[in-house]
Amino acid sequence: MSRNLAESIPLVNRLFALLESYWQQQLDPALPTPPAEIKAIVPTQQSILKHLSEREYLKQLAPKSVKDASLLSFDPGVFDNELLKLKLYSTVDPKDPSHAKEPEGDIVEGTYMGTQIALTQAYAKIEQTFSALFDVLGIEPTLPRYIQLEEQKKLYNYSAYPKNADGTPAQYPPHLQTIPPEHSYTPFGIFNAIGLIETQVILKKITPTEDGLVGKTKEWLLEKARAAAFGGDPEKGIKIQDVVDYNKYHRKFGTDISNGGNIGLLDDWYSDRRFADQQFTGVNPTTITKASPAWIADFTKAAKDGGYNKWLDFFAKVDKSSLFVQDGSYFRKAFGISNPEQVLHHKQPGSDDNWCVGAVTLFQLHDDGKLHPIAICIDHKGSMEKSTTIFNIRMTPYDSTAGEKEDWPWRYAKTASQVTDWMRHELAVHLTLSHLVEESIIVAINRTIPMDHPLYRLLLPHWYKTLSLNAAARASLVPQVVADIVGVTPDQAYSFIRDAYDTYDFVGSYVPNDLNRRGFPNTQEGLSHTRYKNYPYAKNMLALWHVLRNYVNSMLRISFPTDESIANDKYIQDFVKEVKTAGFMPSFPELKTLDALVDAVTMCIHIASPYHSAVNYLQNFYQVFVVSKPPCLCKEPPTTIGQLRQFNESDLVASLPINRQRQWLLAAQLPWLLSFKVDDERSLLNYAASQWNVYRYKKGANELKVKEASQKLYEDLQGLQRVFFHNSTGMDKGSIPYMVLDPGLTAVSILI
Ligand SMILES: CCCCC/C=C\[C@@H](/C=C\CCCCCCCC(=O)O)OO
Ligand SMILES: [Fe+2]
Repeated sequence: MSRNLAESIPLVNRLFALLESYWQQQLDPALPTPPAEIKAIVPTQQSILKHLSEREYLKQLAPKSVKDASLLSFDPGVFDNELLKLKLYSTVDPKDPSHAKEPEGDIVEGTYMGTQIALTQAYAKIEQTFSALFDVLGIEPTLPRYIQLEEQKKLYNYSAYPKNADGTPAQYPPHLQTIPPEHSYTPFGIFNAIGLIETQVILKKITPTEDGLVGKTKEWLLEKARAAAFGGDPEKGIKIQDVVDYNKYHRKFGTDISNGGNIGLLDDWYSDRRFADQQFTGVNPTTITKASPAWIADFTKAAKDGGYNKWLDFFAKVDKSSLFVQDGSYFRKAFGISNPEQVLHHKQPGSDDNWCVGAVTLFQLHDDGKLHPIAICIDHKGSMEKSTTIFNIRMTPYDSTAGEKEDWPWRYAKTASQVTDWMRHELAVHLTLSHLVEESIIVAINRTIPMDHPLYRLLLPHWYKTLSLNAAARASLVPQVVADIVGVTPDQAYSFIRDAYDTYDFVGSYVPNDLNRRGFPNTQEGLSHTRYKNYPYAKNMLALWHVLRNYVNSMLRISFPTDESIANDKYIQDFVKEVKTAGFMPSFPELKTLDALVDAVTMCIHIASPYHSAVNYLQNFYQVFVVSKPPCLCKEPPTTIGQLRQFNESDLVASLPINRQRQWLLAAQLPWLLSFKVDDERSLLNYAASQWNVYRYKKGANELKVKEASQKLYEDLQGLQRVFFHNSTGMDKGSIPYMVLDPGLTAVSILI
């Protein structure tokens, strides 16, 4: 049976009301008050998981009032959410949105924006209903049915690594060979349907031939593309200010935590201050590291060779411990290139020439917390002598900003540094060290640990959607998007991803260890110094680490009271072996004590939740304004300081994808699609709330311990919301707020 949209919506609303009233009935006012914001229940009881058929599972969880209704018979015509979303999409008013401005004040009905927003809200509500319903029906369950370990092992297989069966190098780090049905979500189940359709149209090189839906989309996309790219060329006088003005009035509507804002809206987006701030609160706040004596010596020599005498004096006097670097000098090696002087260049068939650089950027962190860029080696070719290094005219953050806007050589160098960070952030930090490392652990656990094991149960909620999403990244994102917009060949990009995986230090990446190895204090007391007032990422992450670790400790103690119980647990020991060998992660620790186990499990949650959220959900804010952080350079980089010193605005414009429709759209569209704010019910805070709620009725001794641990987790996370607000407002005046790690905004898993 098929139904049209008009028939489906009342039905969906009815279901939604039934579900809602059911959960309301479940709340017993005599018991401790549950957190008001509960939106979903995470059923973690083993009794539900184990040995239940879908139908029995349904009976246990389905709303009482629905049980008798005929609604429970599954009707694909009604419940095909892909179809429904497509139908919703087709109702979008195809009026040209490319000139639409961000609505001021209330949403105006009848406008494109009004329609889009109202539609998105309606869609969100329906999707929520459907995901709850699908969960209950066991069609797209968030929890898999119980499967014996032997069966699990057959379902979860690692891909071959480092070589494929035919001897060719594997493209990606060890990952899941084929996704088991329980973890399989279509792209429509992962992404916002409208955003995904737009992305797919752009991927088709904006030349769809289909009539109807795509045809209508094509019209306004083409217009948008023409406007975004200005249709002109740099020589004909395009100015950066044109792009700035365009950005003001042609933004996509807000779906992220910054409500559609982006860095390009700030008058000083290009300034030293905003450039420096991004190292601490941008989309990649994870790699800035204290400068080694070797780097300080190299930059001192570069100052001498370049005739930067003031900077030479500076190095003679400066407190060396105040110097930090962002180091892209390893790029060529990671790309698999043995010649350190090889130009990093890529031309995708049918596309334009792109260049990449491995820049090294030196900063000084002042005692009042201001970070200041000192010098940039725009592309490290094995040594400073063979590379081009430029020093900032502004020696301190307090120097006049009057000439900043027109300092084109320095602005170009900052752009080169941003290109380096785009690559390192997206391909190493985000895709590999978050998405793919977590996947490898998921595969190893599924191959070695039964579903009713405490470790499996504790980690399962943090795997929601990850496997399907990563499969989409491998099949589509890297070959179809990344390949087109970066300045290295696809093979070099794959090598870069494998390098990030192969050099990963699991234990070294525990939050306190990571801060320590990068030269930052790893206690709140140490971080409370004014020097770190603008680095809330460090403070928030450390606080989250301890809160999560306390929770994991309380949970694991219930089943593993002694170190021996861990050392003797065959499953845990098998898992360690599996992840180290088949998962090719030798830095994974031995787990023989409770402390070691608690650390490693905390790390698995940290990667899936706060770490991924930090590097994912600010993509739109910092990248949608492509000129601020482009994925590649569009003109060959200068090879001497003499050339660089001659750079003017048109050189910078020619180096940016301003004149490239497709690259621009892809580079802006993906960050937008991937920054969709997490649904409330998938936040870390709501996870804690729902877990607490499930256990608050339980009477068994161990269940009470789970209830207490969950309640404490919830209360601690709520406390952190206040602390993080304080950390954000404690930054220098005018700083971009840093709230991405608020537990109500942090996703419980890698789900986008
Ligand atoms: C612009 C580069 C962004 C790199 C992001 C890294 C990780 C990413 C992982 C998965 C995203 C998959 C996107 C697939 C798009 C599919 C389009 C289609 O199906 O046709 O994380 O957020
Ligand atoms: Fe992501």
